[in-house]
Amino acid sequence: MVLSAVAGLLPVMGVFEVLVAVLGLLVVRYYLRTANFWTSRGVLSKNGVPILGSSPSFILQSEFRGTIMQRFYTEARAKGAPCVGLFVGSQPVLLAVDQDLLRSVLVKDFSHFMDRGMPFDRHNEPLTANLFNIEGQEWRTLRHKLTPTFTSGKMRNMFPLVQACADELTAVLAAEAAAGRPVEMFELLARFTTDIIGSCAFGIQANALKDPNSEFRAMGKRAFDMNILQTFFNMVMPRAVPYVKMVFPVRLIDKDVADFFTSTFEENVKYREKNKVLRHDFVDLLMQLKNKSNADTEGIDADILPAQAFVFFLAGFETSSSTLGNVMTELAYNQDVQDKVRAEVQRVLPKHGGDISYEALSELTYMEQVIDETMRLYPAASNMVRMTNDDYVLPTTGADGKPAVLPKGVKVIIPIFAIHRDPEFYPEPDKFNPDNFSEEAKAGRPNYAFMPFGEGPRVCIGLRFAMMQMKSGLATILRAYRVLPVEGDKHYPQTFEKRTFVTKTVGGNKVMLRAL
Ligand code: HEM
Repeated sequence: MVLSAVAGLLPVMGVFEVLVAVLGLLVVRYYLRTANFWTSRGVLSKNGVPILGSSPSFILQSEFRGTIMQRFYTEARAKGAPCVGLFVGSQPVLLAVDQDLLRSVLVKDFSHFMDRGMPFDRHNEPLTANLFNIEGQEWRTLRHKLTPTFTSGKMRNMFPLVQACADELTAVLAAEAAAGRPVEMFELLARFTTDIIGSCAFGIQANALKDPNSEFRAMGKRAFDMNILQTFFNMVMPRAVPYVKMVFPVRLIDKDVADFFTSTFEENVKYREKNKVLRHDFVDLLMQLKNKSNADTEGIDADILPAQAFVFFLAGFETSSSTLGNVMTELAYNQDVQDKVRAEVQRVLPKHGGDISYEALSELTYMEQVIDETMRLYPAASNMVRMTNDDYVLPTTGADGKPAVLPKGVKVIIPIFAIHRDPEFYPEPDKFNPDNFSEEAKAGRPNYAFMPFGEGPRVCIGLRFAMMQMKSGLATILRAYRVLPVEGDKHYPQTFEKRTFVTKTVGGNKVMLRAL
């Protein structure tokens, strides 16, 4: 009907005028659909501009997403509003602000907010059917099965594999320090965590530390580099993916990257099955779950096993290396903190025969404060997402005087970066100060003032593993090297890259290493 109306107009109006008219109609339709979406629900609203939404820079990726949400958050806090209604493109999204609402979304009413609304295609791209993306009961069941993979006992068993990579790191650091030039710690530590997760989740020697151009490192980088279309689908229109896929052969993960990770995992499983190899790593644990499915219903379908190893890799290596890189920068510019954390390492290790052992790491409590403070200032996920899986009653009153209802399918943004820099929780929010994580300081803050790993039943499953690998890397560096700023480097205080999925700082993390 619309098409015939447009065709009917052509004889009287030119093509250009018709296009302008159609665009005008789209804008009017947008306004009618969105103008009252939030105000009718009694929610502070920031509708922004048609098509681009509340913050064009969010869609256009022309500003760090953490600071975009920080502005909305700060305004809402000043007005005492529990949340802000936004639009990303033409999609309504709710920014959760106050602590009660955060608790409701993340924990208390979790059953209404189980999903993230990420695109996945189990049939054609099984790697996307991973724990991070999948939804509803399927997620619940998988999470239940995978949780025992991350107990502290399992971490202890895996620790020798982590430490073997730390020994490699020692050798590379020696060469870098001897060269006497600035060391790009983010890149070096990404090679370190690639080796660790390559070893633990894929059972291979990724050799990224030995060879910066190793295939595993190259594929790891590619897995993160989404093209413009992939970014658009992930961020703006995840629900459109199944329909677009019916017409165009778009992929969420490039085929060669997906084939590489799938075949690496499957070949390793085959080898272990044939040779009865046991390494106490994620591969072993995933294989046990697969084997269980032969005998009973407690296992995981074999076709989505590589997806779980893949997500451990994807969620685990860059988050940890960017955090560690930022620890390095902060320690370079805060020598007093560096002295204190090194003194702790030098006090604790001799109690464990001089070795960096799993038990020694658990005693490095000040180091943990340093890591926590770094994750406060530079959370790997600047914003986190949940999505309503049914109608949800908000803490606001609608225009009709009744409690406002958030319909199914609306995303809720948890502004981690903004919360972590809220002056009400952290008096000098932009200053690096590990004392923010003394027992006393922690006890004085509300529960949802610090969530680098998320919160609630969908919290990061790998947080123990992350802390283990980060502490092992830090202890390895600090016991042998003093970390110093690079003379003339203008990147401190650090600012943020605009387009990256995991938070990254501009200019990387260059420091000088001086052997002790
Ligand atoms: C410093 C390191 C890390 C940080 C900061 C981090 C942060 C996060 C965050 C913020 C989430 C979302 C949580 C939520 O929505 O509540 C998450 C989820 C997840 N993380 Fe991590 N992560 C790290 C390391 C790891 C590691 C090492 C692994 C695996 C070995 C891992 C595996 C996952 C998985 C599978 C999920 C999805 C969990 C689910 O949906 O059930 N992460 N992570």
